[in-house]
Amino acid sequence: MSESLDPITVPDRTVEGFVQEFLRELHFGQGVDMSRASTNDKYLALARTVRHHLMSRWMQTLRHQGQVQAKSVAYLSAEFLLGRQLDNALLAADIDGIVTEGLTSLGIDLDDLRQAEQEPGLGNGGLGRLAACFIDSLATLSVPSIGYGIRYEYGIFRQTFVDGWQVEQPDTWLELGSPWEFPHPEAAVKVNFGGSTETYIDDDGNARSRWLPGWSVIGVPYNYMVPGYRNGRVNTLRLWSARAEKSFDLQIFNSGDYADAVRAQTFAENISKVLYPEDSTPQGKELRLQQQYFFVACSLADFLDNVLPGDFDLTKLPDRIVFQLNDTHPVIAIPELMRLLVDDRGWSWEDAWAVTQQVFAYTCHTLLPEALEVWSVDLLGRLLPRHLEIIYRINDEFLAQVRKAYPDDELRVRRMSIIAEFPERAVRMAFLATVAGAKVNGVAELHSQLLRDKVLNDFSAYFPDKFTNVTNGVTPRRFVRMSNPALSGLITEAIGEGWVTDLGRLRELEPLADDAEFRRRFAEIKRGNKTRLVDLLAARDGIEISPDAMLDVMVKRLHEYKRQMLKLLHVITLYDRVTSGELPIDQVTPRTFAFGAKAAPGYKMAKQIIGLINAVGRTINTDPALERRLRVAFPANYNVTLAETLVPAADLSEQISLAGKEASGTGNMKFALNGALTIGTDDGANVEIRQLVGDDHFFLFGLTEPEVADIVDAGYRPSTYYAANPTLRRALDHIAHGTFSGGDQRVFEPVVSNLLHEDRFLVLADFQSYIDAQDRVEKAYADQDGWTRSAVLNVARSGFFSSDRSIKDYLDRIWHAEPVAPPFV
Ligand SMILES: [N-]=[N+]=N[C@]1([C@H](N)O)O[C@H](CO)[C@@H](O)[C@H](O)[C@H]1O
Repeated sequence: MSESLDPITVPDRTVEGFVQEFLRELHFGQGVDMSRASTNDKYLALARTVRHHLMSRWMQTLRHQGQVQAKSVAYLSAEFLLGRQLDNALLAADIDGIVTEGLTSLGIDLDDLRQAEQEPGLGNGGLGRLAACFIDSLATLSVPSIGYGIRYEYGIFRQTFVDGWQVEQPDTWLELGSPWEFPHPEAAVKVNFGGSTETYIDDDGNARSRWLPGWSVIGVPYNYMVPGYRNGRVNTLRLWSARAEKSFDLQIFNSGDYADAVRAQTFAENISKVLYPEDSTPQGKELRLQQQYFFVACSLADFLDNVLPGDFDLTKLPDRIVFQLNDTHPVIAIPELMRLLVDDRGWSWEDAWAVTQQVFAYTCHTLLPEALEVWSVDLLGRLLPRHLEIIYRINDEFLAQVRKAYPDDELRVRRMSIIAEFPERAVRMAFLATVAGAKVNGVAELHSQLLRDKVLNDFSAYFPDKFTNVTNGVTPRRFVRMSNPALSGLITEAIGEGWVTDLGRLRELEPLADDAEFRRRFAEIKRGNKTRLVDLLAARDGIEISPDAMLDVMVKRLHEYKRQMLKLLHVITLYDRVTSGELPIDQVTPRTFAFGAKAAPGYKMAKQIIGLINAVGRTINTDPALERRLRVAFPANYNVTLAETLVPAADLSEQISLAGKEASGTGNMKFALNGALTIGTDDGANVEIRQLVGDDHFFLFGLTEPEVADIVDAGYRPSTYYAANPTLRRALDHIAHGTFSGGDQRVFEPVVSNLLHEDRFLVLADFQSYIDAQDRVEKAYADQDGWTRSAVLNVARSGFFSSDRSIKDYLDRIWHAEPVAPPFV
């Protein structure tokens, strides 16, 4: 059927039009009428109605893309931490006004329906959320692009606290329906695993190798709309779900072995069953490698077979696509493309390698050696024998070149080999990505420098032009416009609404920092956001805090390098100062310490620290001597949705990782953009935040990365800091002596002894500098108007941290692709 016969209708953008559409969806979509509709029925009907307003743009974007065949970006990521979709769709479609009015006319509160949406927690933390911000910016900048990932049946676990201890519950996000996805079983892809390889002579007499797979599964794509901000473009996010080729074996069933009849299905489904809940601590499990290869194989096959026109000349692939590898998780795509070109399409190795080297780019997100994935050759050889062969050949040819460049330097050759020999023979995925990728980037200036100087220094010496930096960013649509409507209103009133897609324009707010009335309204909005948080925490978690206290926030995954323990030692020090009588309670600045943090279920120390934070919180929150001036709030299950209320309410943003450990951080950017001041080390993107907002508006403390390196090289002995600093000693002794555990000295002993005897992330070494910085915070906060002025300047000077700017940097430095004007506006 020709396109002209398939006119794409755009729904009527009026209140009446919306109400009609909504009721139609309720009746014909949900099969209920208003009198019997549940909140979930109404939410699902609303979601589908809102989809209609984006559908025509989506289809025209796809058509247009098919016509222009412009160079595109495929963002390969094992994680996409999308957050709730409803409000983002309302914002992008610019219909939040008519929807609110329409629902009100039906006696429905939009906020009730908002709460019905389950957040798709398809990611662990920063890396997953960055991917979500990036696809939002790609669409808003009108860049032809597609996100490829995994549709986990269960996302990041739901965190609950039992007696203060983390207990994980499965994330049943699909349970009540998933209105934002479109399954396309007809575009399913078969993915092979296992088996062996064999060599043979092809028709031209060349010796070739081919894969004889052992088993296979089917990948079913689920498409999600990725709407640009009111620009007519809707890109696609394609998430793959695994199922068995033969989901049910009737013969086996008829033989009475019912369980066996569905064994294949259960086995296959496991591949996309659940997200691995580790952030920066990969476990190297076989199922994880199956997941990585599964979505990569589906995505490459989909792009080459379904997205590209049938007659596309693949030697021109570099002009048509760049596959951005989000960390090492999708790096198996490199040997997969070689296999598709050499084995399936009969190309020569040289021609295939020439193309492969141009179409991949790799983003590294960490500095922790243990976070750089390696796969044992045993496991790879068993699961993907042909890919291992291809990796061996890539490595052999690479090392031959290295030997040419550095004759008689076998140590360097061994250091640079993609195959590690120790502690076991394993493939270093970051090295494979660096050898094959056209570009390698870090995610903040300091991080990229440390990649060049330390983590990948041999490679930056060998490939000097390959290394670059793209500092992370966050989407201003979700993290300012949507989650902080009051501040957005004030900004738009002051400088117009262009900032939503051109965040650098926040600079125009700078003069208003000196405008008392503007400051008054800014402070009023911050207090309003605090009140919103107070109400949410009371309803959601039964936590009581005051909107009049300073809100000091530390929300991020629980990891020792992020140093939640340093924050806790400050809380305990304040507690000790008051309870010891050193500091009269009425001289204490009312402060709420808000924490949000999930620990990987297998990360014992992280779970201990969560237990300790809750124990300290319980003691402080129930101690009458503190007169509720100090409060600890640790709502469970920190996620994107909670962040959307927490971040706009914050006064102080805790970014206190050990210098040289946090690649970038992105929470730090969200807080600065919402008018919180940062207390932080010179680590990751903190350095660039401080440089832009100014030293007067940032509380810097702690050792720098070079100082850390010197102390560690010289041999760090944490106990000497304990011995030398009575304040530190008192704080640690409180934990050791059971102040927060009813006198039980064993329960948190591992935390204390780790700090005293190992303290890998120099908590004790940075303690005093941190406490001094916190005293500066207290003094600064006493001058509320001065604080507000700094907060305004933080907002005005943080426009750089838009993910739109990051994407422009990727386009200029790595992708060499252009935005394409949307098909229609
Ligand atoms: N994996 N990983 N890496 C991280 C985060 N943990 O997800 O990626 C984030 C996104 O690049 C960074 O901001 C953060 O510093 C880094 O630790």
